[in-house]
Amino acid sequence: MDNEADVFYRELPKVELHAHLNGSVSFQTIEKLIRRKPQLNIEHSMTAIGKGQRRTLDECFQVFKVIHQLVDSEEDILMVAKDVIKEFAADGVKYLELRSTPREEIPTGLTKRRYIETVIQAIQQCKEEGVDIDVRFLVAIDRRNGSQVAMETVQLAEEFLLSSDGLVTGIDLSGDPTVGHGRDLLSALQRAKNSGLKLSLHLSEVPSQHDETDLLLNIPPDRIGHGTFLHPEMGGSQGLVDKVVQKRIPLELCLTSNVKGQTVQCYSEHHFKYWYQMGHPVVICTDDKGVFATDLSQEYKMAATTFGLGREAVWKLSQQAIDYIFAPDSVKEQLKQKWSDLQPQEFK
Ligand SMILES: CC(C)=CCNc1ncnc2c1ncn2[C@@H]1O[C@H](COP(=O)(O)O)[C@@H](O)[C@H]1O
Ligand SMILES: [Zn+2]
Repeated sequence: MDNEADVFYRELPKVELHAHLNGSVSFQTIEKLIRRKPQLNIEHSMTAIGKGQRRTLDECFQVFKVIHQLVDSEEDILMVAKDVIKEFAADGVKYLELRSTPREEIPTGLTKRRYIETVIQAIQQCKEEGVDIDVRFLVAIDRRNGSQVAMETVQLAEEFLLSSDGLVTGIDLSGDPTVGHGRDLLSALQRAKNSGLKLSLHLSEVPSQHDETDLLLNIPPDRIGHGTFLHPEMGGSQGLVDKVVQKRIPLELCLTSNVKGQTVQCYSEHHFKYWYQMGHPVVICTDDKGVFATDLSQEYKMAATTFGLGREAVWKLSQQAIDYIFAPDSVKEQLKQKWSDLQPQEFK
């Protein structure tokens, strides 16, 4: 049975800005995929990390490989994207930016272009079905694939920026942070920025990325994913923090992901506290709600209980996220109106 607190967090209108499509696949959808592909012998325990469990970063990235085997055709992507969008909507998310790495799968005839088109189709179908959520798409660059693929991905994203009726808004840089170096991706990212694509970059997700982060902050990105090791106490530096603060670059923070992936010791030591206390823009996000067995309501509740935020502060946190979305100002205005209509009298 849901208690009153859970209802508050679910009904709280929310903005989700950091969600990887294939990391967001729910238990129910994984079951459907396993039934479609019994020959793969994949069990559910291979695709999600349950309560209290932790994995090394490397083990977490193995999980994505398993999910990619299950999601390898247009049909799969359409189903997965529609299910994920509807699940976010059911969790009270009113605006969602989904990100995903376009993949070619020769056995099923999937191309990178069709991959993007299929995600767009899923967004459009949800809209036609009246699902109460505004969804946009960020095309992801997997850092492991190097400079040429990064450049091709940006070119593809540029085409869709012009042809997708505002649905493709930007680029995400993600993938195993221990592989590759941002200097090889700099020109692709700079080109994306110059073409009007917004940039959300995973930065300082692990220690030892100081110089890469310093370099990529010069672009500058429009938002930062994680930023776990930016500040000096975490092996970053005051110089990095100053750059982020001066440019006022919002941070997308994913508490459960960081704890289960073991880049953060425990919830109370999460860097949410550092940036929130500074008054720097932060947005609570899920990262991979399927893999980490969470949802955005739980993430808000966890942040609130761990750091002692009252309901008014939680409301403000979800409302402020509207300012950091990649969609145009007209969409921000619509969302602000929606929040204002839903706002409890006592917070007005
Ligand atoms: C391992 C761990 C703690 C994960 C959370 N942190 C992450 N850091 C970097 N890239 C990620 C993370 N989670 C998901 N991704 C990216 O998203 C992909 C899965 O979604 P998609 O296929 O792009 O639709 C992964 O293959 C990876 O490239
Ligand atoms: Zn991420």
